[in-house]
Amino acid sequence: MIEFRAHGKLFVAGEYAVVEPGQPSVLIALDRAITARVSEAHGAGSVHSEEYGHLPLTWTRDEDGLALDREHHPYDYVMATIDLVEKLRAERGIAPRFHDLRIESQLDDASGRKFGLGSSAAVTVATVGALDRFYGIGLTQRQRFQVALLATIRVNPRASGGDLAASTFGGWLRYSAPDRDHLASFVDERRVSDILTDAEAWAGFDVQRLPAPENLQLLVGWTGSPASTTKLVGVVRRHRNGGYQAFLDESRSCVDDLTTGLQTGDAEQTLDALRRARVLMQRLGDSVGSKIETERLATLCDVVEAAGGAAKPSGAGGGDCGIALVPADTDPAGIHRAWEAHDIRHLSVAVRAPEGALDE
Ligand SMILES: Nc1ncnc2c1ncn2[C@@H]1O[C@H](COP(=O)(O)OP(=O)(O)O)[C@@H](O)[C@H]1O
Ligand SMILES: C[C@@](O)(CCOP(=O)(O)OP(=O)(O)O)CC(=O)O
Repeated sequence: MIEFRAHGKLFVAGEYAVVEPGQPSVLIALDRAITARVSEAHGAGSVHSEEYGHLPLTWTRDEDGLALDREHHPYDYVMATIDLVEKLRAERGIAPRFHDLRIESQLDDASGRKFGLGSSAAVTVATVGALDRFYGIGLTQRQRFQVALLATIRVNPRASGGDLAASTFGGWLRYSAPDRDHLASFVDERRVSDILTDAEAWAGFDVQRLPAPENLQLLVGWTGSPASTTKLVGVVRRHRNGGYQAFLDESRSCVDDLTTGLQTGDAEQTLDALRRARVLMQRLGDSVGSKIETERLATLCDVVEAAGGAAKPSGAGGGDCGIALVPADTDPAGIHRAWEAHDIRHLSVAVRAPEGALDE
């Protein structure tokens, strides 16, 4: 039995801007994960997950590649990943086998509701990692990220891949994305191995480790299920106008200040950058007429501000999580009580340690 764990994430800053190639963001990986377990199968492959109810996904091969039962299940991240790894396996001359993949998630609550902690990314990264080991392909950490991103853009070409980076590399990260429209234009035509080593195809992609702030503690609140991220990203795209470049410039400057604050251990600069990132998201929401910072997210943030910290919606907003940094000596109990009084659930999560050194 081969097992691979991939962790959830939260955005700290740079949301929406990060969908543009080369625009920086900051993310953290969390200590909650999705585990993929893979074992040899015969005659057909299958995928088991609570996400799919009681029926596993089943697949075989035909002359065109994978043949899957699309009628009964949505074509999703896991199948896109299996499909892409199959291509890579064939390119490397590795003999085909069937496998049963079992997926277990800590990123939903007991009733299966998503917290918005990056389950699609974690399931993709976990599947790449498990299948890489199953077939003995020998991908590097960076290549696992690349394969996960190529699989993801087949399902959601808008996704920045920041969540995949956090899930793959762990810790605190500064991330900027490659041009996914460019990658998508040839992902089905070119050899996966060639795409992985084509530096020009990945222009804009960058990932750097950042130190965790020692003098600040992280708090996370969950405000309930979100509006669709894809829809919100679509709304912002449609409203790209004169103000959009200014938004990108301000977002970059804010992420740069956050980066410096973290690198120099300057708590005030870090908190100030987080507050600016909140304002940027509020203004973006106002300019496109969409509620990125919902009333409950606003309350979540205001409670933290009143306690001397800084907070903002994390990710696309419209619901889901808010992320807060407060001075290390703050007693979080008061903040948690105030959140609960407004139906905001405090999530006990911590940052996942970096997954080794970043390779080239
Ligand atoms: N436990 C799981 N097993 C299989 N697929 C999963 C699982 N969790 C999430 N996914 C995939 O990710 C999708 C959810 O992605 P999304 O709505 O973006 O949530 P998140 O914000 O947590 O990433 C699901 O529709 C499914 O395709
Ligand atoms: C708007 C974004 O920059 C951030 C969205 O972050 P979320 O954490 O809301 O994402 P999902 O896990 O897909 O729901 C879009 C992106 O980076 O792809």
